Amino acid sequence: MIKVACAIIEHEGKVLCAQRSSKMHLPNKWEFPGGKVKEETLEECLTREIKEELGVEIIILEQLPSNEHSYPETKKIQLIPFRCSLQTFKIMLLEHSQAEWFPIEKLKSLDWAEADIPIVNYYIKKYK
Ligand SMILES: Nc1nc2c([nH]c(=O)n2[C@@H]2O[C@H](COP(=O)(O)OP(=O)(O)OP(=O)(O)O)[C@@H](O)[C@H]2O)c(=O)[nH]1
Repeated sequence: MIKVACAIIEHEGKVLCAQRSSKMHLPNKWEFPGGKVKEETLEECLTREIKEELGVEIIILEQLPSNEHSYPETKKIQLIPFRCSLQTFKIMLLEHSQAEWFPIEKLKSLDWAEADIPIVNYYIKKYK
């Protein structure tokens, strides 16, 4: 199983969501920024991926329950979310087509990658 760490980045009651580009796997789907865990801890992976994808430093606050999901034609993933805040605020779009801040009540209306749906539902229930 492939472990993927992702960041639910919060700021002033909103959450940073990122849209995958049309050239990525799961084109145009919304996700939480992050990526596959290499030879490193989950926290090291998340810090590295967020720097690579958005050019910012995060503060990791809390790990939330993970979700296992199989997409057709790829290995099963375990998506492991962390609530985070930002340490630096100059967001750059280095991989995604867009990144936007959404209030929690708007999260449900986005077209999420399938593996994210239980995580989004858990987050809304717990933090709205
Ligand atoms: N980062 C991230 N990946 C997700 C989420 N939901 C989800 O299904 N995924 C999937 O998890 C995998 C993460 O791989 P990635 O492509 O973002 O990470 P990476 O940069 O390490 O991979 P690469 O080097 O193979 O391109 C992808 O298959 C992606 O579609 C999510 O919320 N965040």
